[in-house]
Amino acid sequence: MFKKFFNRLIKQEKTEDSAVDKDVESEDLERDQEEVEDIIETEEVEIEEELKVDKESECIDVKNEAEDQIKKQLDESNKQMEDVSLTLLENPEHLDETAEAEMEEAIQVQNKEGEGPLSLFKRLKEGLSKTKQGITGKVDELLKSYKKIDEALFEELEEILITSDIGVKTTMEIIDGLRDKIKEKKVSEPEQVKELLKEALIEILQRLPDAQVNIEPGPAIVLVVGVNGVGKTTSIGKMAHRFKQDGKKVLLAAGDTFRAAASEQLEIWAQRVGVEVVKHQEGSDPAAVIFDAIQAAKARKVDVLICDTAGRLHNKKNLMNELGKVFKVVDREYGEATKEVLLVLDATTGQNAIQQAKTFKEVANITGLILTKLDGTAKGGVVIGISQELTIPVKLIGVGEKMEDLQQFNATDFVKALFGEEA
Ligand SMILES: Nc1nc2c(ncn2[C@@H]2O[C@H](COP(=O)(O)OP(=O)(O)OP(=O)(O)O)[C@@H](O)[C@H]2O)c(=O)[nH]1
Repeated sequence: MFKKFFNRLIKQEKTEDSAVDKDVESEDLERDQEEVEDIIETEEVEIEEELKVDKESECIDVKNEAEDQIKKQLDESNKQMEDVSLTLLENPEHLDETAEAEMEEAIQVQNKEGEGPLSLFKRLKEGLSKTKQGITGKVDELLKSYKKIDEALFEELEEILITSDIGVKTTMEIIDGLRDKIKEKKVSEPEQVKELLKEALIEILQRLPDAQVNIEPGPAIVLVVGVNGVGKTTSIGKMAHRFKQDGKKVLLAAGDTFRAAASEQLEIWAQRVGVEVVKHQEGSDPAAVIFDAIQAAKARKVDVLICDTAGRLHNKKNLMNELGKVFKVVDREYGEATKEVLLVLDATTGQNAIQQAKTFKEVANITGLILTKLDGTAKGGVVIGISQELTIPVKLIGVGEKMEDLQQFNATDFVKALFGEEA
């Protein structure tokens, strides 16, 4: 009995010992677990840190890449701008050296016998239709090569009009109108399309308001803007001649004070035409020249004051600054005058001329266009493209270097000349 009790006691002791052991064991385990957890936590923090650093550097990489791309695009567009500006601008130094020679040459041409309006039209016609690259040559060839009017013909015609600088939007409008007319009039011969095309062009050009240079009621001020070399000075001279012929008292203002010889060139024109010119030193403030010219125009009771302006188009801001100041002076000092702002564009420069017109339209309220050198280009479509895309009427066209070579724009005559027909 005692032995049984003793045995039970020993067993109980053993059980208690093992319980104590177990407690110790579990404490150890807990400690181990805590340690592991600590390690895991530290590693997690480290991994997170690493990930953060990775992400940051990834972000920096992406940012750098994006910045590089933007910079590249900016560089490209700046280069394009520069290219456009370079093609737009005549080299002033070269001009300075050759201006006198050019002027001499121009005067010699002018000294030849004057020509009447019909020969002016002839010159325009010759210019516009002189090569097979002109609209008329291409349209003729196209229509001859088709036996019937189909979709392929329309597509080729569309291409001719677009490549003749008529502009995509206007071309689409012309083609759609042609399709309707062909259906309506039941036209089946490709050759008849030419007549309908002419009608469509005239109709489009006639949509813009009256193309007269607005100088009534007097006094009037005509501000002439445009980049160097497009024919600004020549057009001012020709315009002065025109107005003088109409019995107007004309005064010129040499507002292009930046280009050396620009004032001299204008002065030569003034002498030829027999009008006076207000000029300052080279490099002086153009707005000051215009101010003085306005005072002179008032004092001398001038009917039309024609102002030359600087044609620098380095960037839009410069242009805005230069022209803005001149416009402010005009508005403040000559608010009572009828105002015209004419943009001169060289028709031979095609798409460049459209680009110039867009830039000038953004900085000035252009009221009309003078398209020069139409005697020397087969790309007359630019007249339609510019006037329609910018909704600015073409008021005058230059068809030569002589004093009389400035014509009032007339849509019907122009389209006839474009198609090589008689006026
Ligand atoms: N064939 C032809 N030549 C023209 C016409 N208009 C101007 N020119 C010539 O184009 C050249 C440039 O004309 P300018 O009047 O000097 O041009 P601009 O825009 O005043 O140039 P800057 O004085 O540099 O501002 C000259 O040789 C002119 O004779 C035109 O209608 N037809």
